[in-house]
Amino acid sequence: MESVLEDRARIGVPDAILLEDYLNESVFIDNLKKRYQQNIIYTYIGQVVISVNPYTDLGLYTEDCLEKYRNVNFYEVPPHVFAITENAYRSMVAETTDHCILISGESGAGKTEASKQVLRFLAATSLHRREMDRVRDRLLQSNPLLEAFGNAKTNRNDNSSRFGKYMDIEFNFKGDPVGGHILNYLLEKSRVVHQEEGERNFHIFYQLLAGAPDELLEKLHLQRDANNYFYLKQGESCTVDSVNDRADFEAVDHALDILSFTTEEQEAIWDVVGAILHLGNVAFKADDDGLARVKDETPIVNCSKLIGCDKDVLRKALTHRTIEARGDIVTSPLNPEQAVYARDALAKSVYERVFNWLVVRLNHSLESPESGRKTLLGILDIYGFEIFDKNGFEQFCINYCNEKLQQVFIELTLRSEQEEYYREGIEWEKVQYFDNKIICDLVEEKHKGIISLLDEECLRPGDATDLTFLNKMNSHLATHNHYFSYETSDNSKDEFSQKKRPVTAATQFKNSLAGLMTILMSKEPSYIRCIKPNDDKRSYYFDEERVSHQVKYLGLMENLRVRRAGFAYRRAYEIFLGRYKSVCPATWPKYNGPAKDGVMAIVQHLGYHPDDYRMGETKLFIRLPKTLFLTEDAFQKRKQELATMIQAKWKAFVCQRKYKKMKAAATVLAKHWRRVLAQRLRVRRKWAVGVVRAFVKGFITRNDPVNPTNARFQQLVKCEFLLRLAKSLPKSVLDTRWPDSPAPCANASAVLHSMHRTYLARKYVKALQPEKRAMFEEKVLAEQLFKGEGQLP
Ligand SMILES: Nc1ncnc2c1ncn2[C@@H]1O[C@H](COP(=O)(O)OP(=O)(O)OP(=O)(O)O)[C@@H](O)[C@H]1O
Repeated sequence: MESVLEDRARIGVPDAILLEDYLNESVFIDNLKKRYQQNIIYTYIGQVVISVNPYTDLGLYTEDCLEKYRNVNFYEVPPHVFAITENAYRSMVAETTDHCILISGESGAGKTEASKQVLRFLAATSLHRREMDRVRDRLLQSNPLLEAFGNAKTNRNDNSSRFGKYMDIEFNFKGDPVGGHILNYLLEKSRVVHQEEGERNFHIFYQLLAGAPDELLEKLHLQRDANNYFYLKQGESCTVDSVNDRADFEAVDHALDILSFTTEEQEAIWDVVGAILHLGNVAFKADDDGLARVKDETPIVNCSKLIGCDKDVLRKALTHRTIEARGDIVTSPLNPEQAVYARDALAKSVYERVFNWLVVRLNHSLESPESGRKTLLGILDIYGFEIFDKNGFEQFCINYCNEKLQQVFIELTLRSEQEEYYREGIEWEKVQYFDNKIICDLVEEKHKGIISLLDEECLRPGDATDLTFLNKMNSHLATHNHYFSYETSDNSKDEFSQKKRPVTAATQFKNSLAGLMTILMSKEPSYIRCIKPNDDKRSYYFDEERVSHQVKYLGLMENLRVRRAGFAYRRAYEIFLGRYKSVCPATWPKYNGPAKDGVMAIVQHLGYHPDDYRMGETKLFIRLPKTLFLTEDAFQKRKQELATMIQAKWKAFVCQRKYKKMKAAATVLAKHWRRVLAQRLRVRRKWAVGVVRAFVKGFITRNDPVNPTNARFQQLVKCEFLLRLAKSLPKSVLDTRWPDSPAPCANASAVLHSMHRTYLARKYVKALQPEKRAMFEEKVLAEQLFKGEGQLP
């Protein structure tokens, strides 16, 4: 962060806590805008990342960029989702605590893109070993698969997630990703049967029709044109420029293989997707009694073939209602409207089950084979908040979910920040903020909240409609400050009453959210707050009014005020001491005193200014990132020194070990060689004595003394080797024969040794293996000797 401070006049401040006028919302937004216009989409508030959707590829996620953010301090690099991910990852590994990254923002703000980059960054932390590559590929391939089945084009976003996703990535003690687990929340299944104007069904339907090979389509009795299918053409938007269904089908196909879906499983998936399309084409007409009759048998036949059920059973299931009452099964015929409802309910339910099964199956693929303690890093990409204009049940749930997330944000950052200062006995200026608990209570409070009222309404005898439900809410909630009534028509087929068992749907969702909140609360959170700069999906266009609205409901100004009034960093004394004890001689290498005193010693050793920190009951509080940054730098420097020391010790140890081994080997070799030499010498001497005797005998016999001044003789005598050999001969060989004549004796000795030299050379060259020659360095000697052959007398 410090590295980019000098540019602040041009590109604003990288962390909003550095803004002079930090209470002013327009200054805050202006900072975001300034940066956005310079293609800088990320800005911090402390450790919360604000991301403004650029709607264009700015080259922010290249491999180089990914490397740039690896193993670096959060404050050393410009703001980025990679930086916050690296920070969470490093804390997770260093402190072996579970973390989570919460990504929020309205639909189209860039949550899914951010979550993909977070996952990519984490998956790439592994070493490139085969097993790790397998895990990484599976983690990454889960995305295209879930997106195909769970995302759709909406008017706000061409690739909108229509389900909530929480993914835990599991790491082993070395920090390698070893597996993962996905939790999915409330799929917007109503989209299967109905889409708003300009919107599409889930991507997978279009992908199958556009990308499947002809044989597969034929097997599924499908035609390529999506306009042939009732469920795909209601939004009148079968093709979207920014979506390539054909290529995406291939990606899904590839993902299924990587995730080891069997051929049977893959076929079953396509059968069900095809069956839903056929089911949508089942139309009804009224017979004379006003009861439902199927207009055309073909879709029924095709659908029943694909789902493996008898066509008559399917037809009956769509046109009749079966009720079990006190052990009796009663079947009653439906009118065409009711049959359409039954058809749609079946399609939605089948699709939802396929989706849930996919997640279960994915989890099976992502299961870690490693046992032992794993640390978790969760990524939450929940559906984006949408302005409440559709009045749909799912829309209500999505917004309720976002309110709950805001609760977690308030709980974990704002309130806990204030409570922590209080608990730790730290003086600070209390900041007021809007607590949305009142909104959450309005929705979820037992017996009084909207969900309880909905459950009651659906359970009571008689027909429940939107209007009856609205009346109920009006009578119970009219005085609530945050309740606004709305208008509805008395329509018995409306959204709420369509939930045949709404008590389960709404309460189930409430319960699953409560479970999610528990998971999130048990982890160290990091935040990515996504902002949508405009409603037109336009790049380089920053609509200040739209941004201001989001800044407000995301509570960013409150977040900034709390952050600015407080401390940027806090850590339990034990953790801080554990990390930084090496920087201070008083705490290194051994320290047995209380952690707080140890931290105090470190702080004093590093020369913190008294205003820059506070010592709480159990934690150290550091006001500005700069101070922490300096501490981290000192630690990194010290780490280098320690690493050098360890390296030197290790190198010395390795060298010593090597030296000892060599010495032992040399001793063995020397012993061996001495024995070989001694043996050879014995043989040589024996041979030489024999030859000398024979030669001297012949020499004496011929009485042909060699002239000692002869040049060749001189040359031979000069040969050091011969001299040495001559010296090694037993004098007695010659002395006994020639006691008074040293010259002929020397001459005889020289001639004798020349002969011996030739013999030896030949013998060596023949006998010695090249490597042996090299080993004992005899090769050179032997070659020299061999070359000298022509000089023999
Ligand atoms: N960082 C980014 N860089 C480039 N384009 C982006 C980025 N973030 C988002 N976009 C563009 O904006 C579109 C919408 O983003 P995304 O799907 O992530 O929104 P979302 O918040 O997940 O929406 P929803 O809640 O509807 O799922 C993407 O399809 C992409 O085109």
